[in-house]
Amino acid sequence: MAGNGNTDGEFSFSAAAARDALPRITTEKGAKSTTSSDVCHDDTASRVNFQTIDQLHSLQKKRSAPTTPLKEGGGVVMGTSGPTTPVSGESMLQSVSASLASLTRETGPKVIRGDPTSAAKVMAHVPQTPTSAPAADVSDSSLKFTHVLHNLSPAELYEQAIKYEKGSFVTSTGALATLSGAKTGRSPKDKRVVKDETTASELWWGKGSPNIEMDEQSFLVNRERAVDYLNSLDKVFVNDQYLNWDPENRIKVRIVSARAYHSLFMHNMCIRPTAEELENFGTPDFTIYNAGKFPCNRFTHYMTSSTSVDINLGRREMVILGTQYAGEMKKGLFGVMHYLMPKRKILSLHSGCNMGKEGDVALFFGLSGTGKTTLSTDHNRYLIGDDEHCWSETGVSNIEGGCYAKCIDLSREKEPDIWNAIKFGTVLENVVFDEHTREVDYTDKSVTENTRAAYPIEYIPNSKIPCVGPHPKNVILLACDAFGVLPPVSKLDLAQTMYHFISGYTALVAGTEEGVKEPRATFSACFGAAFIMLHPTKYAAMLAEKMKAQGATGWLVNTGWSGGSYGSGSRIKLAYTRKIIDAIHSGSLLNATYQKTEIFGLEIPNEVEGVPSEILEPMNAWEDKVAYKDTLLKLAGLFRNNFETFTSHKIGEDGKLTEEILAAGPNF
Ligand SMILES: Nc1ncnc2c1ncn2[C@@H]1O[C@H](COP(=O)(O)OP(=O)(O)OP(=O)(O)O)[C@@H](O)[C@H]1O
Ligand SMILES: O=C([O-])CC(=O)C(=O)O
Ligand SMILES: [Ca+2]
Ligand SMILES: [Mn+2]
Repeated sequence: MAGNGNTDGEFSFSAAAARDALPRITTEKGAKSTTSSDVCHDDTASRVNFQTIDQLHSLQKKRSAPTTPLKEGGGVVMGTSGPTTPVSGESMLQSVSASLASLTRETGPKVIRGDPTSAAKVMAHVPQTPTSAPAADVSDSSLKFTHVLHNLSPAELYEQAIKYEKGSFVTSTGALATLSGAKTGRSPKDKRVVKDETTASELWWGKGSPNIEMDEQSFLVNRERAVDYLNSLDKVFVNDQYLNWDPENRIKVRIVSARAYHSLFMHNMCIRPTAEELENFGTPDFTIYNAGKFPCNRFTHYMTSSTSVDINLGRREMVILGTQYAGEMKKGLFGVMHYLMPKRKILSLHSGCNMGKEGDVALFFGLSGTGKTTLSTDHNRYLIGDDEHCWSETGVSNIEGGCYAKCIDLSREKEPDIWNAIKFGTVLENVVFDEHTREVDYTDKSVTENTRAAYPIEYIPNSKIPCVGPHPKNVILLACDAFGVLPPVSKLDLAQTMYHFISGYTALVAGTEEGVKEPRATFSACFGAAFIMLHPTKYAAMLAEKMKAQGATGWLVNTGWSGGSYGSGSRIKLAYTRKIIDAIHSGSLLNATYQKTEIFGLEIPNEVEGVPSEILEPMNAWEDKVAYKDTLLKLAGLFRNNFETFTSHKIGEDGKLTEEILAAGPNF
């Protein structure tokens, strides 16, 4: 119930009553007055545009063109309702209503913008009971009213978050600091994918696959649980947005969530529709029900904890229960793209992407924390995207509309563009700040190591909008090698590129996945096994074909340790890695002289401008050469073990390439 007078509800004073109660002292127009003209000029009376405090407040918020369609009859339902404009675009209402349907509830929630507490009057205008005879299965739940806050603006979402979500604060630079709750990283062990007749044969299942099966019935149980939870709330947030900047392969997504934090996160991370596009949005291609903190029922079949992230490709739906970590939504949709795009002969990539002034495009593959966001955000190049891309017949396109940067130890000097992007509109997850100044301490890991900023891509000054580009010239594989034995940079032939792409090696940096506290060696096929849906060799074959057709060069860049393993050596300076990347972009590295390393057979340059030559051959940087050799052999063994599962697979049509890839691994 609104306690606000500007909806002219029962408790508001009419303007006339207020005037009558306290008669105004008026000066008649044109009256002779000694004080009115020259000496004491009082101009307040003629400028006043309001007669009550409420009206004054209503002036503060200027009415804007709606981002939500205003259709049906006279358009605005409540012309006098002030700044929160209720809307009733019939088709959208029906579509949202269908999204929120459950066994216990089938009413269409009212779509409004802004804060529901100031729109109480609207409710009275909406018939809430069925016009025909009551259905037999009517329940209290079905009679309950839920406000749908549809595509709110960042400012409105800030207000919602600060008012209703504990742990929401505005930082000194204007970002919205939020807490994601108990989960501060993704929960891959709780991810389930519905195995039905189609997906049983199409998807990658079994050892090494991220797709843990569940059946349709269990999915529906979780779906109903999430939808009932969302309907039990006073309000839910609905985002209608797009994925993929390639207009021919754009996917419409709807995200239903309980928190303004989630809505703002997705506002930033997905592509934002224009008002016109939103008006004609229609039915989404894919819908997420994010019940966040509400757990799954552990007695539901297939559940192993109170968290469950479920994808149903047949129904084009995803359900999230028991985790509020927003990255689940982003990466869940990425998984969906890894299914939908290859069907269209488009390769989906866990990579960053940028473009030089000459139009040369580079892809940056790598697992979490290896430097995709950091290195694709480059002051001298156009940013196409930092994490998820498609490579089609015509070139590359970003899947997302925003970036999701790690913030731990973020510094203005080393990463100025990311630093400056943390401003109004940006969601800052799990950071610690001064309680008074609200200045963020990026070195503080009290909440988690995996602190993150989600901002719209246009917050990076040299972002390329629309986020598309021509075919890549360089394909850079990033590995954060905690063993410290991989060279800072090596040039790969096609077979080596494929070998390392399928291996997907890194030392997982703490925090992005639940339960990982220390870096450790890990292999993740296609540098993103957690997100792929098909067998890794399917993506590898497409990459090989595209790289070959475009004559792209592969590179392996170690953004991890040098001079010793984690603990004894140190992480390669970001400034050096940037110099290496510069040399790749400029083409100068292609013309360097190379030598081949033992065991891995990697081509390493003798010189890179701006990088001390002694670190280019990793052995030189180690004091203990025996320890180096032992560690190198140990890592080679891990590579070999990991690749065993792929040795029986053919990659693409070319039997010769498969042979070459198998031979491109470590030799010892
Ligand atoms: N030599 C280096 N090269 C790249 N990054 C480095 C280097 N040294 C330290 N870093 C730090 O490593 C982190 C790399 O994280 P980044 O956000 O770029 O990862 P990412 O690959 O985008 O991961 P995700 O897929 O999880 O978003 C940053 O915090 C960066 O400052
Ligand atoms: O998904 C996340 O939470 C962060 C991310 O980009 C990744 O892990 O690759
Ligand atoms: Ca990133
Ligand atoms: Mn990522």
